[in-house]
Amino acid sequence: MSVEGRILVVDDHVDMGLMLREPLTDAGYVVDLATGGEAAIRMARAQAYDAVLCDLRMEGVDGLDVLEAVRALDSDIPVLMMTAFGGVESAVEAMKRGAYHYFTKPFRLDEVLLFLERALKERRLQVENRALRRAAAERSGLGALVGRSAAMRNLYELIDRVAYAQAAVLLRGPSGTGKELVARALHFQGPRASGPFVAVNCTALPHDLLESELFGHLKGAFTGATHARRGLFVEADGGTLFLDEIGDMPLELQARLLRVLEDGEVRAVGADGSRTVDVRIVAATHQDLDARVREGRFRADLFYRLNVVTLLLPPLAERREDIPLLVEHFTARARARNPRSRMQSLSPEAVAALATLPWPGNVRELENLIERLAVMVASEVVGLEELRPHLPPEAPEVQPLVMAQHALWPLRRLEAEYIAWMVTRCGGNKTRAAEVLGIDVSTIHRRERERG
Ligand SMILES: Nc1ncnc2c1ncn2[C@@H]1O[C@H](COP(=O)(O)OP(=O)(O)OP(=O)(O)O)[C@@H](O)[C@H]1O
Repeated sequence: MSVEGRILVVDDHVDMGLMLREPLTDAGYVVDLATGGEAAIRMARAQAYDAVLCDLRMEGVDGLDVLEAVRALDSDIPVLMMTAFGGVESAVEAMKRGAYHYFTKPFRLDEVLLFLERALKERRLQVENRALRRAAAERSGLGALVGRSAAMRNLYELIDRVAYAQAAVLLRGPSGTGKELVARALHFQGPRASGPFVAVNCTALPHDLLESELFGHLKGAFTGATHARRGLFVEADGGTLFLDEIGDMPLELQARLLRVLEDGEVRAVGADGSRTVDVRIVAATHQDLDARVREGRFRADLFYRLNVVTLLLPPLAERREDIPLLVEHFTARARARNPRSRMQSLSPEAVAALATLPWPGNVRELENLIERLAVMVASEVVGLEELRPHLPPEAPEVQPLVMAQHALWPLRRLEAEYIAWMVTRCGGNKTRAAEVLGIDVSTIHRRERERG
């Protein structure tokens, strides 16, 4: 009996793929065919596969390239190679680079089925293991990401896929969207969970200090270096180094970072020799790194190296449906931190009002607001009237009438009404209304159509 799974079969000869498809489908697998390595990599990026069966020798992007790309996405995906007679050397190379098994052509189908089934069973165990680790990480309060919107669910799935890979990860998204939390989740859900998680903000230190902070220095390496320092790369050995605001890293340090990523070796300031470290890099930025590359302020080679796996964190205004859940989460947290607070919850009207604000500071801004309410408000249930004085000054005025009368409307309807009200308030100028609300003008058009 076979284990169910979705398999990607890669061969630049269509007939070979077709020949494999039937028996694999009969055995209960869902099979996708890719003709050539390039198509395979594109498909693996777009769709999660449970296993990949790949020809080794292909024109252009070959089997080893596919292996590398798939393992960069998720190092647990078993990749089984097929090689022509005489291609054993490259098959051995593939095994060294993490292939699960190789078959020499002509191979027996029952052999392929047997190994595939075994690989998938092992993968299923690994997936279960990850789920256990995630549950443990959440219990310990680490990586506790809140949100059930489609955007967040997509993010969780990507975190799951990427946590086990070795490749560097780039987190992109505006300030306060949870990039550090995601970096922690990647660490604590992956195989490095028992190793160190070290975070550094690249803007927090002047250039030379950042250099010795990251790479370490010998005693006397420069004036004032009265003690040797190991540096954060060495401290993060066996774990993850989170480089926040990587866009602001000085060019000279970017070159050094690239070298560490390429050969896994760091050299302390003032040292002759280097030492090997095993560190996974997770970098984050709220800036447009492509633009910084164009301006010559960020190295293109480092960008490509970091950009292999990129996770995009959506602004809070694009996942407003998570706001009620976040309010609940932060209320519980604020209460725990402020035991004397009387606040128990926010009224539905207050939550509905929060769900319509633009939130330029994203989740952090919402979290700070709830914390402020916990300290300042004296009642158990915070209503609209108590909320209003604490809203950020740039926030558009909340229209209490609409909110109070229609608090039982679905959030989407409420949002549409609020948008319509804001458009009127901006004299019919939708671009301006979109700006004030912190949303795209196309969202206004969409909501208008929905509202009819
Ligand atoms: N999805 C989420 N669930 C729960 N808390 C969140 C979530 N996203 C962000 N937070 C909280 O919001 C605050 C800001 O998050 P974090 O520091 O991870 O953001 P960031 O994107 O790294 O910001 P910056 O770019 O300014 O460094 C943190 O206190 C974090 O706990």
